[in-house]
Amino acid sequence: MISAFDTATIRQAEYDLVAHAPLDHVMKKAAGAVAETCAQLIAARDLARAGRVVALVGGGDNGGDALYAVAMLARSAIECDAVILHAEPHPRGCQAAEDAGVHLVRPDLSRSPRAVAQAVARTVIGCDVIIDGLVGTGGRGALREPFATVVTLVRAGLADAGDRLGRTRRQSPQTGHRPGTSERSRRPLVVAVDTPSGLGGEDGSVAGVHLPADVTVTMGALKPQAVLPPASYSVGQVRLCDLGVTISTPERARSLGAGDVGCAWSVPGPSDHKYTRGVAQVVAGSTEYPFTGVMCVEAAARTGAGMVRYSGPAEASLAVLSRVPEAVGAPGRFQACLLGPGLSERDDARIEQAGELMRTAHAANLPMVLDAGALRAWRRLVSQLPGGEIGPLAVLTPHAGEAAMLLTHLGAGSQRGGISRAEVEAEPLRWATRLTECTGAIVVLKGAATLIVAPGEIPYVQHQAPAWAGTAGSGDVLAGILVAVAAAAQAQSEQAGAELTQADLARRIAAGVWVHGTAARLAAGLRPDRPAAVDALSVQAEDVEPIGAGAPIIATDIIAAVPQAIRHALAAGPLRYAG
Ligand SMILES: NC(=O)C1=CN([C@@H]2O[C@H](COP(=O)(O)OP(=O)(O)OC[C@H]3O[C@@H](n4cnc5c(N)ncnc54)[C@H](OP(=O)(O)O)[C@@H]3O)[C@@H](O)[C@H]2O)[C@@H](O)CC1
Ligand SMILES: Nc1ncnc2c1ncn2[C@@H]1O[C@H](COP(=O)(O)OP(=O)(O)O)[C@@H](O)[C@H]1O
Ligand SMILES: [K+]
Repeated sequence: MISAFDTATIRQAEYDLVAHAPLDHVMKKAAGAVAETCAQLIAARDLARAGRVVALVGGGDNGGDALYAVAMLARSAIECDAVILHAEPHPRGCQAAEDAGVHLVRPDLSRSPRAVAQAVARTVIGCDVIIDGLVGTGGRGALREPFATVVTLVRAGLADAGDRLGRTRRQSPQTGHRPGTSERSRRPLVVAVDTPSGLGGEDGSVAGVHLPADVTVTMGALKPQAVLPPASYSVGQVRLCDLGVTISTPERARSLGAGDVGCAWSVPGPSDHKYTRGVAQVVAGSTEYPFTGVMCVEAAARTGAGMVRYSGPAEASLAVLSRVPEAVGAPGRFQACLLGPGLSERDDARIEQAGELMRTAHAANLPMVLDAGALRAWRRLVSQLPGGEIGPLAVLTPHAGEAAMLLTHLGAGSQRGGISRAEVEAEPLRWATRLTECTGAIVVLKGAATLIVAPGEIPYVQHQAPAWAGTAGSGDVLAGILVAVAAAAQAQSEQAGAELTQADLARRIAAGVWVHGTAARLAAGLRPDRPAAVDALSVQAEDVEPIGAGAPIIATDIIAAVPQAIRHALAAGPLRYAG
């Protein structure tokens, strides 16, 4: 499990640590992790020369970390510059850097932000690694000048370098030259100290310009921006430098890893049979989208449901049964239902069928997954329930556009005209939380990072899916996985004679989201574990996964890889024995 905590909590824990340690002892440890990371990245470039690092240094301890880091690197024969962008940089860090032979560049800070930024850009040209030590946890609000212009210019320079690299690659067929690993990674890499400068929002929101990192070396514990979108899209690979701080307050957000999923997953034992493994009922597909049901049903079956029942129009049923003959068309008992993928609001018969199943599930306190068409038909469906309440075991799976539509419909925003998709994308945690408060349901807000939020619970955020997973039908596959997970959870609770709680269901749903993302990774040819936050000193440079790694996939590829993803989770989970 990866846990992120509020920045103020982490800062307090660090202060307590620093207060009982020798002067700059903790800072040198943090700097050591940054230096180690830079050295690894340079080593991976396979250069004939020693490599060059440029530190961008602000006025606080974040700049102090960067200064000590370049001092360490310079002592191991790496060429280092430190650009001092504050009138009062960390004095002992500066001294250490100077003593180690770091070249201190001091732009005239009385000049215009552009002039200062140009001085920075000149220093950065041709370097291998940029250390971002402008602002860390002491940052307040959007970046001020000259940092904002410096960051803008450095970003533009990095983009240019990327373009030049692209041109070199395109030329290679004529020259017969194939760029090697070192050449492909010629663009300077950005290593953020603690957090990319400019990313301060505790809820993952991003205000103003920031410097995206390839690697973020974070101190003590993960800050919210390391895991919460959209900030988390700019942190690159996160490496945790364990300073030995202890934090006893609840996390801000959590991410399940393979081992957690293995623990949360229901596995059949000798006394199990199809009914105890969970029966999933799927209402999906319409004459407009006859094949949607195929995705949901096959995904649910491959996820391990004991049985999948399917209801849909005749042509859709035929499509489902010819692809998944194991599916059962007859109605009957179920432990969880999925309503909505490919459901047309104009299909009154199907909406009526969904409403009937919803009433059955609601009366029996069974989990139900509401996706796509069921979210669009919210008013018609939910108004039929006693008190108009969907209940705690409902799981809503909107993407940002559907969440905006639902929030607007529920009157959740303060502005006239409702909530837009862009607003949800800018502050997904805020709006997922709002949606969960308005409905009392578990909300799965889908995106590159998918949030799983339940009222009063610590949110889960799962980052496994590669961008290749954003393909038509991928959400239908997810819905199928989730209904199987929910059915298994309910069946297990029934066996144990206990009520399935919302918190337990939310955790299992997060596990289902992990399986979907991991199956997409496997289908795209990526290794199952996305390089994630780990011990700063044990990670290899090649673990940095570039954007666009892997290959295109289609939704059915994800379904095919589901068993392999589950196998991976179970192998990382506990060994289970009978008795
Ligand atoms: N504490 C510890 O025990 C440990 C801390 N450690 C490290 O220290 C970091 C925290 O250091 P910190 O508290 O000095 O704050 P920091 O992030 O350097 O920022 C302050 C500077 O930024 C400036 N500034 C602020 N907002 C700004 C803006 N919007 N735009 C522009 N500038 C802005 C602000 O300027 P001022 O407002 O004062 O003029 C001031 O100069 C932490 O992230 C970690 O790296 C580790 O070594 C482990 C032990
Ligand atoms: N950029 C991305 N990176 C990773 N996963 C993505 C990305 N974009 C979309 N996804 C995932 O793809 C799925 C798309 O679901 P949805 O929008 O409902 O598509 P559909 O309705 O076509 O099935 C979701 O699980 C979402 O999390
Ligand atoms: K920083």
